[in-house]
Amino acid sequence: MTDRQTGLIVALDTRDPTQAERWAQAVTPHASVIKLGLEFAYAAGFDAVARLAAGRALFLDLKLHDIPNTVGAAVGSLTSLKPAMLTIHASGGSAMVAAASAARNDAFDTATRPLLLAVTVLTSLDDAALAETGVAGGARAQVLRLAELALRNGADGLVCSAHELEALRREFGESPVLVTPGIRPAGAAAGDQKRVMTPGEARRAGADWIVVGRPITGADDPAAAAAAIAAELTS
Ligand SMILES: O=C(O)c1cc(=O)[nH]c(=O)n1[C@@H]1O[C@H](COP(=O)(O)O)[C@@H](O)[C@H]1O
Repeated sequence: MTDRQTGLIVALDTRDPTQAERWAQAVTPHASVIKLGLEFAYAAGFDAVARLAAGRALFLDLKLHDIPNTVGAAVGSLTSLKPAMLTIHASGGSAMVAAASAARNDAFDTATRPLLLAVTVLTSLDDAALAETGVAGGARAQVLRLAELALRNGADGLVCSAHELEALRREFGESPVLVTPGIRPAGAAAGDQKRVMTPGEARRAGADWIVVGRPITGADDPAAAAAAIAAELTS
């Protein structure tokens, strides 16, 4: 059991800026960060991302994964959005993570520098699905391997499932920012998520942040759903 403060990030996964704004307002008292990702950015565009992010802390989840030069340049292209957090895929390799980190350090002022988070193994993959990609040995071993690579090359934190949190804390201590999607309140549908845990379990296992989308945005009352999850994080 830790005395860690675990924050709630709400994933506003929609193509519709009006819907995203409605959800953002509903969850504002309970979530300190909103996450906008590929669905929203591709459909609504980056001007809409900027409008929604104004006055809010933004987790810009673009999961960059390309050659180092391209990823570095892409990170440098995101300054006007003033994100608080950015994602890249750790599986892009050491040089790619290092390029992202260098570009983040060069392009952003110290005061507005976003956290660079490296996605390890997607929470939608179980060991069998991961093995299909050629990675044997299971998700936990691969998360630890990619975590070492990412942290050594300048990432501030990791996106992982809550199942790997205790192993990551044992290996890398308290300083990496650990962000866990694949969170489901007890009884909620897992959907396409495979490595899931409840908000309370993730907090106790060492999460700094949990990411929750559909259990909030798909609820009849998103504000109440967010409030219940926030309460579980502090109980
Ligand atoms: O980087 C992420 O945020 C992410 C990584 C990961 O391994 N798994 C994962 O689900 N996510 C994101 O977290 C959110 C989870 O949404 P729900 O499954 O609806 O709660 C989605 O926006 C995903 O894109």
